[in-house]
Amino acid sequence: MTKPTTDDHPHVAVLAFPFGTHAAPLLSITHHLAALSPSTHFSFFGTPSSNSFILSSNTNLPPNVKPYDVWDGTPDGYAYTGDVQEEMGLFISAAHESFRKGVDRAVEESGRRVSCLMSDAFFWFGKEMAEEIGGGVMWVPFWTAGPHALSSHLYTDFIRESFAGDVTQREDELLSSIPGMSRVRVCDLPEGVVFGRLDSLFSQMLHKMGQALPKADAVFINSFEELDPTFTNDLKSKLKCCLNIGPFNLISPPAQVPDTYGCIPWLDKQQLASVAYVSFGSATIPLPHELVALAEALEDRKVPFIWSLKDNAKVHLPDGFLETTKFQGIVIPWAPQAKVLGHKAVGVFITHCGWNSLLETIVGGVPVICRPFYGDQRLNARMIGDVWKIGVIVNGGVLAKEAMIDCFDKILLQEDGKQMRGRIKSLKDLALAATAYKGSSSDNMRELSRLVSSPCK
Ligand SMILES: O=c1ccn([C@@H]2O[C@H](COP(=O)(O)OP(=O)(O)O[C@H]3O[C@H](CO)[C@@H](O)[C@H](O)[C@H]3O)[C@@H](O)[C@H]2O)c(=O)[nH]1
Repeated sequence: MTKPTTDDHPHVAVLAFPFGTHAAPLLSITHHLAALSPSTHFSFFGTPSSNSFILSSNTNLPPNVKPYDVWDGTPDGYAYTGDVQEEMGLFISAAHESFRKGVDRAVEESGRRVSCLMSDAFFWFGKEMAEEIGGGVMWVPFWTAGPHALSSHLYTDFIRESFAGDVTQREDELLSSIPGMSRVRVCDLPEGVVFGRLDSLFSQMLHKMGQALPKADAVFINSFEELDPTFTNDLKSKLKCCLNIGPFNLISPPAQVPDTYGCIPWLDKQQLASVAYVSFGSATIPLPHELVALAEALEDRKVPFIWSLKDNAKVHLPDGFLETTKFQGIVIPWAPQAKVLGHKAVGVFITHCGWNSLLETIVGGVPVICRPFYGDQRLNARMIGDVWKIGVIVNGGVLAKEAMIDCFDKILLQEDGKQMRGRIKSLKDLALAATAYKGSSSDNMRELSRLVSSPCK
């Protein structure tokens, strides 16, 4: 049981999802909100491994943010094998209990009862947990991906009813009846909405999340209203309060990733908009034959490149590739991505279309080649290729040499690339306006700060 206290100063319990790029943006937002409201106390809960990763580059947290490790759901003596699906399953099953214990500890230590639960939107039990704690605690979830992906989860029951039966026969049908989705096909949806294993723990979590979010006091998103007003208006009609506060990397840049491998000085020596930057996010490595196809296409077209690739995947590159291209490009395990994409020498980004990468490329003004893998990534790719028209989706869904060469030519050499750069510049201008002092995202951030820092009722 949470001990009631007499101290009515606000205390925000922040619950992070410890996989993929979820916890890092939530910590950045916590940091920003804590600086805006020094009298509010923030307890940040994550698993030991996630916390140690994100805290290593966030060493200057304000004094009103205190991190706490919570149980990751693994049984005693569990042998970690790197099977993320299994670890995620164990974590999800234990999450409610783990966080509840963590919150009780933070209340005990700080002497402040919790006034607000600010959680990753994945935690469908947020409202229930707020009610368990009692005293009018607010639940304010954070959706880390884009508004269209959120929409697909809010409309899951409707989509399931509309596409009941053998969905494989209908995967090219458009989702025209959902606001903003007229260019989106059934096959672009995240797994677990209408295809894939609907009974998996992860799919069930997302389904319950879609049903729970309309009950949240407010939902905030790392996006900006002007990116797609149709989604903005529709989400506002479905949620009690929907606050777009991004692109967050413009409002409060995340902790700087050090330029350990000298990417920026290397880029300084390259020609304007000539370099390909390759990264598939924090967790995905394409299949070996795709890595080979991409390497051969880069070499064939002599495109200068920076490739963020984990050391253990380098063995899949073609024999001699690293040696023959040592003056053409660099292959490194981790890049200061946002900075790289902001450099004028970068002309194209080959990406899995994770939401953070997408926002960073808009801010950098760099057109993309999309090779989506799972979750929201196909949806993001569809928006990029067919709606915003700021990039191309790889033909057939996998990296192939000739198709990659065509994409490089189109973006780096032809008129198409110029037009994409023009369109991405317009989006960047909208993002800059949204995050300017009087812009929509700045207003929403002030509203979020006011909300989470409200005293206990
Ligand atoms: O060498 C690198 C590679 C990546 N990054 C950073 O890592 C983040 C990657 O984030 P994202 O593009 O969102 O990809 P994932 O890590 O794969 O993110 C997960 O979480 C996202 C937000 O919910 C979803 O959109 C994705 O589909 C999901 O895979 C970005 O901020 C990058 O700047 C670096 O700094 N250096």
